[in-house]
Amino acid sequence: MTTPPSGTEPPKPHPDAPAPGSALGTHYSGCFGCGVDHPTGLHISAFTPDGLSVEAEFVVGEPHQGAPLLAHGGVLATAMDEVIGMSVWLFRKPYVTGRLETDFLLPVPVGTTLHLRAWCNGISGRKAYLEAEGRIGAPDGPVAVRAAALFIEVEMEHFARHGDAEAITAEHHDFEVNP
Ligand SMILES: CCCCCCCC(=O)SCCNC(=O)CCNC(=O)[C@H](O)C(C)(C)COP(=O)(O)OP(=O)(O)OC[C@H]1O[C@@H](n2cnc3c(N)ncnc32)[C@H](O)[C@@H]1OP(=O)(O)O
Repeated sequence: MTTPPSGTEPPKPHPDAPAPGSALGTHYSGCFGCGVDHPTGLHISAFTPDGLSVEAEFVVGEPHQGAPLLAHGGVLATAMDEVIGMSVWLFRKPYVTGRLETDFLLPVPVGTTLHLRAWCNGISGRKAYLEAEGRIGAPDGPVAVRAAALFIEVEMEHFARHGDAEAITAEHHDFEVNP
C-alpha cells in the first residue's frame, strides 16, 4: 500500500517549489513536529536540497524518552511523519497521512542528532507514495529508523472543517497553498 502502482513516474519539482537550499520553516507554530512555540515538541527545522526532497535534523531530548535515556518509538515515528509531510507539501497541494509504516533498526539515545531525509517515489491521483530515513550522528551515519507512507490529498477545507479555521488563517505559512 506504500509502493506506487507500476508505471508511476517519479515526481518532478513543482514550478513554485522553494528554490534548492531553501529553509522550509514551520507550517504551524504549535505543531508537535516543527512548531517553534511547542514547549516539548521535536523542533524539526528542515530545508529542501532540490525542491523535491527534505533534509532535517532532530535532536532527541529528555521529553522524547520511552525507556530511560532512549527515544520513544512513537516520537521517532512522529519525526518521520513530519519530514514526509514537509516533503509532500513541496508539491503545493495539501496532504494528510493515511498510512505510515516504520522500521526501528537501532536504539536512539537521548542527545543524538538524527539526520532525517524524506522523498517522494510517485504520485497517482490523490495518493502520494513517500519514504524517509533517520541516521544517527551524520547524514551518512547508521540508519536508525526507516519509514514508508501513503499520504492522501485533501482540500484545504479539511483543516478548517476538522480543526481551527481561525488559527489556520491567523498563522503565517511558509507552506501556503492556494487550492
Ligand atoms: C507540512 C505538513 C506536515 C504535516 C506532518 C504531519 C501529517 C499528519 O500527521 S496529518 C494527520 C494525521 N492524518 C489524518 O488526520 C488523516 C485522517 N484521515 C482522513 O481524514 C481520511 O481518512 C482521508 C482524508 C485520509 C481519506 O478520506 P477521504 O478523503 O474520504 O478519501 P477515501 O476515499 O477514504 O480515500 C482515498 C483513497 O485513499 C485510500 N486510503 C485512504 N486511507 C488509506 C490508508 N490508511 N491506507 C491505504 N489506503 C488508504 C482509499 O482506499 C482510497 O483509495 P481508492 O481511491 O483507490 O479507492
